[in-house]
Amino acid sequence: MFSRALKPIAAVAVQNGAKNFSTTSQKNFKVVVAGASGGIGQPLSLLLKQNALVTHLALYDLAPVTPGVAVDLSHMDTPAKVTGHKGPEQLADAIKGADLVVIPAGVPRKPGMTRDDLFNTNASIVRDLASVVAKEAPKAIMAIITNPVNSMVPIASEVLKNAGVYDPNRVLGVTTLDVVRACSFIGEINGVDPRTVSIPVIGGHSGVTIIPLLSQAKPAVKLTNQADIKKLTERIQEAGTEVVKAKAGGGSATLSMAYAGARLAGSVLRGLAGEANVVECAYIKSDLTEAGYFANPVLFGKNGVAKNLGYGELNKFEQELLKAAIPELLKNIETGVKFVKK
Ligand SMILES: NC(=O)c1ccc[n+]([C@@H]2O[C@H](COP(=O)([O-])OP(=O)(O)OC[C@H]3O[C@@H](n4cnc5c(N)ncnc54)[C@H](O)[C@@H]3O)[C@@H](O)[C@H]2O)c1
Ligand SMILES: O=C(O)C[C@H](O)C(=O)O
Repeated sequence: MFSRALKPIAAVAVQNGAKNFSTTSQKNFKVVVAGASGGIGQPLSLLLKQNALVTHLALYDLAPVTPGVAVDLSHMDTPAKVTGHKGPEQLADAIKGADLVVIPAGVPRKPGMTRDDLFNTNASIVRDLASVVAKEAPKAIMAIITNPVNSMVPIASEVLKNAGVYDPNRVLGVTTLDVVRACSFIGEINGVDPRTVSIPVIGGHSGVTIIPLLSQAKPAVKLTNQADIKKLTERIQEAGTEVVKAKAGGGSATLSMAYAGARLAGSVLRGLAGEANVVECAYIKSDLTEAGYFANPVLFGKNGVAKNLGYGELNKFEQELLKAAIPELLKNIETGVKFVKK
């Protein structure tokens, strides 16, 4: 199970945004946010409106406020043109010609729920969005935030396969928030600026499938006691639930997710624009483990994922974490695939 993993090489070193820009061809991208009026969608759109590589930001949602959100953002003095699209009859227009479609559409958790409890509502939302992407922007990169991410990426992939336009390098599950959280918690422990911390978080995006590779953190985590390492690992795995509980029925992480989503989207665009060494963790089609989809550091390029960088050496504790994650990932993936096939 572990032998096919590649070393993450430069992955971790550039994970937090080190720049190494080369001459590029395209620097003007159309980005769609599907679910743009929600708790994640609005701040994510706010951040994307500030990205110089975005020349058209198309906001899509079912909510009546959506055209208003677009007008609001359009008054910001940054170059991106902003358009608002409300309801399924305006979806094709929103998606047409997109380079990147970021999807936070769907319901969030309430206390006591698992991410899997969202499947029944969110599966058809992602399926329907993917089928319009297949038709209107088959070359677009899809970055899926909607939970459960572990099942939503297989759903989108199956839809694109059925439409004959599937490219595994263009469908991503967004796991950036797990990395952001790990960096933030390690920054606290080490007493350093969290932006100077880098760490791969591999596997998937729910509970035991979230595997922070603390042994590969840079700088090294200042924890020597195995019990403390276990505690930190579990805090990262359950950080989403920490937010859900703290919001007490008001939803799940939105602002930190918007920050993480904007970072992932920015990295995808920098790759599309030809920048070298752009690396982030993402949940993608994978043959590194028995799970057909798996998150770890990937290199972004002009066509989406340019290279799967693998996850390097795992210590004994991390090997056990991986062992616990695989059955859960397999189950989540199968649920997604079956949903489209039924
Ligand atoms: N990947 C991650 O790390 C991560 C982090 C946080 C939240 N999430 C997930 O993101 C999703 C959204 O969370 P939120 O807090 O923004 O929820 P929210 O309820 O605040 O917003 C969701 C938005 O989606 C819209 N929507 C619903 N159906 C739609 C459809 N068919 N087409 C377009 N838009 C549609 C709603 O109108 C709403 O505006 C949830 O599933 C949540 O679990 C994922
Ligand atoms: O925890 C959730 O339900 C939302 C998200 O997946 C998160 O990790 O914050």
